[in-house]
Amino acid sequence: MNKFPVLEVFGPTIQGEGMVVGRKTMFVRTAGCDYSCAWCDSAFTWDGSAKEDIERLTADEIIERLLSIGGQQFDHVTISGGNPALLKNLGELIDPLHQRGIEVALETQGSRWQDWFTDIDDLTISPKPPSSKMNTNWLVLDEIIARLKENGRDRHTSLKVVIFNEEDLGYAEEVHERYPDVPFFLQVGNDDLEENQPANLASHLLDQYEWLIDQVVASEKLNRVRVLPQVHALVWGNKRGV
Ligand SMILES: C[S@@+](CC[C@H](N)C(=O)[O-])C[C@H]1O[C@@H](n2cnc3c(N)ncnc32)[C@H](O)[C@@H]1O
Ligand SMILES: Nc1nc2[nH]cc(C(=O)O)c2c(=O)[nH]1
Ligand code: SF4
Ligand SMILES: [Mg+2]
Repeated sequence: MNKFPVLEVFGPTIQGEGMVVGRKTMFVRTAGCDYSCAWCDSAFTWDGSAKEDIERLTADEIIERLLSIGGQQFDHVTISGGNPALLKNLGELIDPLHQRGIEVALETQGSRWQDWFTDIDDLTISPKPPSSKMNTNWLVLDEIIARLKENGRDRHTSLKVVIFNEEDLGYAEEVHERYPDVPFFLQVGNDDLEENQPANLASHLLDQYEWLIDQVVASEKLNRVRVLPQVHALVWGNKRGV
């Protein structure tokens, strides 16, 4: 059995972002990322600050952990990171979850393909805008979207771009124009990762949400889209494990 680097198993909570926002779900957060986004809200997965907390667990051990924390109170698991698409053998976790009647969602940035992408029920691909300081490899992203389409995964796939400024909006327009058939989400960027009062953060993020709505409303290139905040950030602020 392969072992996977795991930093957090938590829930049940709600999916706070994107295509299945509000869905009751457990989370498994893997360690390690091939990016280092300037504003990453989960930098502890790759910046070394939590390296003592990384556990190497088999799929069976992850499922045991999910059941011991979540009991019978869940039927959906979201895998995030870090970039879980770095893990070649993740099918070893996805398949037994499905056998138990549990749906599986996954969050990744679209920098790597894995064959098990076609088994994910709710696959969110989140390419990174200029404010992240990362560069999109369009050929890789083209290939990922094409393969998902070839495999009839359209209804299980979405694109989600986080927006911090007008340049990011231009990038979001570019992504949506390139893949017009893929359900498209614009998400409010959280630029205050140090705020520890949830009410202060919520107030600020709602202002940012209003700004983002205004921008999208005014755009001719962003029509068949959805605009969302991170609901978990509105409710719990910058708290980890929620
Ligand atoms: C922490 S990432 C992990 C999965 C994968 N590495 C990715 O980026 O898609 C999960 C989601 O959080 C988003 N995210 C990260 N930092 C954020 C921030 N400061 N504000 C809003 N969304 C953020 C990412 O864009 C991604 O959609
Ligand atoms: N509630 C909740 N929803 C989320 N959606 C995406 C998350 C992530 O960090 O990938 C996340 C998270 O950490 N918590
Ligand atoms: S790709 Fe995701 S996990 Fe990696 S640095 Fe960017 S936001 Fe963080
Ligand atoms: Mg998060």
